[in-house]
Amino acid sequence: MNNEQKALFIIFGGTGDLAKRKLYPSLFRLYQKGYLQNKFAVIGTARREWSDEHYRNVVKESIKDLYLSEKVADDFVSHFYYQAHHVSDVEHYKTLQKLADELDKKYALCGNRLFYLAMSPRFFGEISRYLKTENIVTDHGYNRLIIEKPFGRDLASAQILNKEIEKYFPEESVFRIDHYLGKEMIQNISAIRFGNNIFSALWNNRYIDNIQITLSEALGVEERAGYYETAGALRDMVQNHILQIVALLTMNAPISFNDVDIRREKISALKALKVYSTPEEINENFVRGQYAGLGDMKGYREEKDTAEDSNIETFVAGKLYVDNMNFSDVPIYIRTGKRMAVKTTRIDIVFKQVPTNIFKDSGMQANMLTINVDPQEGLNLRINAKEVKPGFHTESINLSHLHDIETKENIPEAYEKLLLDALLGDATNFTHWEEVNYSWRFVDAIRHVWDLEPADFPNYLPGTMGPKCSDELLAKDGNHWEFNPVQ
Ligand SMILES: NC(=O)C1=CN([C@@H]2O[C@H](COP(=O)(O)OP(=O)(O)OC[C@H]3O[C@@H](n4cnc5c(N)ncnc54)[C@H](OP(=O)(O)O)[C@@H]3O)[C@@H](O)[C@H]2O)C=CC1
Ligand SMILES: O=C1O[C@H](COP(=O)(O)O)[C@@H](O)[C@H](O)[C@H]1O
Repeated sequence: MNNEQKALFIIFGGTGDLAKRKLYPSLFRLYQKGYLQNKFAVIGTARREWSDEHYRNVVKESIKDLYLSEKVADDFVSHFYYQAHHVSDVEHYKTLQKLADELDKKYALCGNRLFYLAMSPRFFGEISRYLKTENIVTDHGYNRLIIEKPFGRDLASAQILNKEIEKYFPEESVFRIDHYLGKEMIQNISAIRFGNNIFSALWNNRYIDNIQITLSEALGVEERAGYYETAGALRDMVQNHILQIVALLTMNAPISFNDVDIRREKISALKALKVYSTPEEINENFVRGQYAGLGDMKGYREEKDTAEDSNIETFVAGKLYVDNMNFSDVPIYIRTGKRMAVKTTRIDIVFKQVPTNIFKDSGMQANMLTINVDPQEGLNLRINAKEVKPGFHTESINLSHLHDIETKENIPEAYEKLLLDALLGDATNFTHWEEVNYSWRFVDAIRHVWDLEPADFPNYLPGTMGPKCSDELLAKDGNHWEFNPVQ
């Protein structure tokens, strides 16, 4: 079957970190798999005055671990063109338009264009406008705008940005990237929930006791402190990745598995998020942390480009509720942070205990379904069974499936999957504006209170699972974090 796609990619921020680390390698994998063959071209733009030759060398360097044949790599990079460009200079868009039209003819691209905005969100509105007014969007073929996070820094700024973009690109042409939606096991949530009667029957407040979502990172802020100082963990991870996972876990079954039906259900789930309104409610349900230094490891406040009295959180834990028919009263505990003990993304669904323990056995544990997203990918179901010993005692055993190394190696990287979806026009794994809207509404309430109340930072050491208040949050409810690698 010929899967070849025809398109021109214009990457704004073509010299940047994201382009080099994620976008070029992903485009190369699509080339190796035949989704991109002869009928594609890429224009990279940024302010730096690079030649095509230099740009092609940069792209080739970014894929050096992926190719075996120089010829294949050279053929691939021959499709890349560079255009020095300042986003506010209208003349540059005129040159860009000429180049885009030339390449369209040269490669027979049928007017299909993907505009990837891999740069600061403050430029998104302006770029969208010029793309339209300078006729870089075509009137034949498709025009899709791929936008990186963060989409605004609060609800008000996101609304302004959205209004600006929607003047030039209709919602169905806007592909808001959340790379967690490209992860294999995050996409697997729907298959697990809606493809198995044993789970779909139990996936509600009658059987689920609580849900725990952990996105922990071992690294600190690295080179991105400048951005992080304006964001913090709440905006950087909760507003997007975590709330997207919450939506996938708590939405009602879509009527069919397509982008419109799925996103409709996700929007409803996010709309049903209980928004905390008072400072008391927020302090009762959300806690924050900032990492201290230890040995050679700098504390957050000592990192380059951070303020020495920074009030920015590098850790968040919280309890939230989705007030719909199936999930009201199920606490959903979330946590994320930098410089924690391990890099792990996992979801634990903790089921209620059986109504009576007829075995009078104190060792019975609640059933738990764990969805391992990263670094392991797979599932684990904890059940109780008879212990293989004389007498009758129960023990917890694990039914486990982990993708083997070969399968794991063949799983496409998140950006590769999402770029292919964008090429195919499938918006299922991109965030709809209404999802962004409800996510900010929830996050803004917390941010507002935290911005008014300085925290007692730093309050956790590198290599831990965050500050003590995170454990206390669950202990108040008689619960504990099921995943605890530092016991
Ligand atoms: N890097 C990552 O891992 C992730 C990044 N993101 C998001 O992706 C976007 C890009 O991030 P990242 O690649 O890290 O950022 P970088 O700072 O590395 O890149 C920014 C790019 O924008 C260009 N640029 C800056 N100002 C202008 C201007 N006035 N006119 C034209 N070009 C300009 C820069 O090139 P030049 O200096 O040559 O002009 C550069 O190519 C951001 O929105 C970020 O939040 C999201 C998730 C992860
Ligand atoms: O979006 C972001 O995600 C990364 C973590 O992504 P992962 O795929 O490695 O889990 C995080 O480090 C970064 O701060 C944030 O902007």
